[in-house]
Amino acid sequence: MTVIAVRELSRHYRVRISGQRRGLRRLLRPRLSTVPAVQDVSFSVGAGEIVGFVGPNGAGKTTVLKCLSGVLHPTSGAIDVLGFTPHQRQRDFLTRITLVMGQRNQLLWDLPAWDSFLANQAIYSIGAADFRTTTDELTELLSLGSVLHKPVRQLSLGERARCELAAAMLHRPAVLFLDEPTLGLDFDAQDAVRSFVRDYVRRHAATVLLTSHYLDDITSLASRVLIIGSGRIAYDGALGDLVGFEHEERVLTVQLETAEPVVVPGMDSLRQDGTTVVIRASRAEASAVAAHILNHYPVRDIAIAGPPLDDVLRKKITKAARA
Ligand SMILES: Nc1ncnc2c1ncn2[C@@H]1O[C@H](COP(=O)(O)OP(=O)(O)OP(=O)(O)O)[C@@H](O)[C@H]1O
Repeated sequence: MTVIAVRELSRHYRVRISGQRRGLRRLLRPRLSTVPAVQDVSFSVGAGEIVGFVGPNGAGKTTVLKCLSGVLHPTSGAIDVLGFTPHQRQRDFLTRITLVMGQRNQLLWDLPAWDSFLANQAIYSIGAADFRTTTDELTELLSLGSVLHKPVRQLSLGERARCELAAAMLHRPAVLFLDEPTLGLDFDAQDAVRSFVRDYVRRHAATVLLTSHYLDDITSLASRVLIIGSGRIAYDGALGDLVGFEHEERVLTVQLETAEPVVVPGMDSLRQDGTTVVIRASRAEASAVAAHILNHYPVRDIAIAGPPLDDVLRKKITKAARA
């Protein structure tokens, strides 16, 4: 079932042209230019999918997420999320989605996060029993415990981020727009946020569109990626396929029984350290190289892997930025 459908979405911003002569006339009628932040973007996302939305700075990711969550009106194009038109901001729509922005602070600074939770309970009209069940679940998934009852200003960045995430999830949204949810967090806090998203999606069959410059977020959560460059979609497909067709290279790691020197004709990339041999070969060559080694050397173990997914994604994003 399609949960998010975006058709030919464009969003332009009007910005004041700087460097003009001063004067009352210019102040009252400034010269404006149009910045095309997002152009002709089309994609759809099915129920229960976690889609990584990546691209260089300024590519248009946040603009798309703001259009999808109804914060911004599209300049043109059509968006359907759960059967709603987001910018109409109907209550039934707002109670089924959430937009989490890594740098946003919705918690009241001088009060414990719990007080902000109670405010959200009232805003979203969450019944007492549901509120108790959900806060218990979020406390467990995000290890909130005692953190919830300290004033927010006393919390560490990571503790605050986990509370922010919980506050944004109290109404149990079916669709999550996550804009850099791990921004500025240490490794443990990043892990906590990732496993939270994974568990939440598993428990509630939620749909997630996730932006992050931490590619670990994408590779550990998403099975599909959308790459955007200069406001246009440059790639939409399975994360695994990026490796398949983009990168021919394979890495063969061989463990030998004895440390005898290995020679594979034509393979200059071969590196050997005692009984461990590592060879980089094209996908086409990989099986012939493996066969040669198995036929000529005492092999204890052999593994063939593609290049690290992070490398692939990084190169693809850089390419999108140049396009
Ligand atoms: N309110 C605004 N007024 C004018 N231009 C804007 C506004 N918001 C964003 N832009 C411009 O629109 C383009 C896309 O910005 P956007 O924030 O969507 O990119 P992004 O992919 O989320 O970037 P980042 O990875 O740096 O967060 C950029 O050129 C940005 O400068």
